[in-house]
Amino acid sequence: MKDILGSVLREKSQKRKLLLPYLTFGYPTIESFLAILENLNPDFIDALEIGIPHSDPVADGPVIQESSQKALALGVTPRLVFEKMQTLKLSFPLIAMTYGNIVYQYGIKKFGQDFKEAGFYGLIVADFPLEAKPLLDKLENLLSIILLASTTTPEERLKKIARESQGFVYLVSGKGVTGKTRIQQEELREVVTIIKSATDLPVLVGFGINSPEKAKEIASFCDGVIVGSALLHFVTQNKHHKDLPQLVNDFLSNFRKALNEIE
Ligand SMILES: O=P(O)(O)OC[C@@H](O)[C@@H](O)c1c[nH]c2ccccc12
Repeated sequence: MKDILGSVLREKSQKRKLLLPYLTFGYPTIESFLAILENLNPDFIDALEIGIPHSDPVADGPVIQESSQKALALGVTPRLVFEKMQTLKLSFPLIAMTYGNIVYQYGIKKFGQDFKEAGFYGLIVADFPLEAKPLLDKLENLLSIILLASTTTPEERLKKIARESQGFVYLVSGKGVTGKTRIQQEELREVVTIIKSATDLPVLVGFGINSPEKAKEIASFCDGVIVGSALLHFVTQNKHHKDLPQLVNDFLSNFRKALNEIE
């Protein structure tokens, strides 16, 4: 089994804390989304998580749900995501985030082949728990499957998730949907230690990381953070600005600076 994403991120995490922004494909518009991507400064980020919008995004909070609804209304389909992404040349690995039936409807193997070709290295299937991973067997050697763990996951299961995950281990900061801000730091720390006892993949924390300060606090005891809702909220506020791509870089550079302050 080749886990290229895992090797890339493990190596990067030896040099600095990882920053993984999340964006929904086609938000605020298809054109501005692509402009943001093409201008993203790779000095600030280590990979990018791209959401393929779904009409029933059960794991998503209001900010991400709204961005998905808007993107769907603009006619974004998984096929369009593939076609557009295929035309871009980006210097950081992409990770797709979506739901099981999107991958199924596309055809699992075809999804893996197309998205790999378009620059994707990893996949998060938000509604697939550990037990559903065998359903994605056909993706072997195409995309790394990233599994989610959380502070409410029992210890044995955490270790299993850690061993089965590829790319990195996505540690959800607490209960609830994306955008959540109440983080139990003590619990999180313990869970990071448990996960690390079972894998040498990087452990990244997501859900509720909404400021550079919080990113710094959390990343001080794990390998990095995922920032979704806060970034999309920022995009929404500035969606009519003609320098939106530059503003997004400024936003991310503040997170990068904070992360680089960690010893
Ligand atoms: O939005 P937040 O709180 O910054 O959390 C990241 C999250 O949005 C992103 O990783 C994500 C979007 N949708 C998901 C569904 C499942 C797991 C993760 C995600």
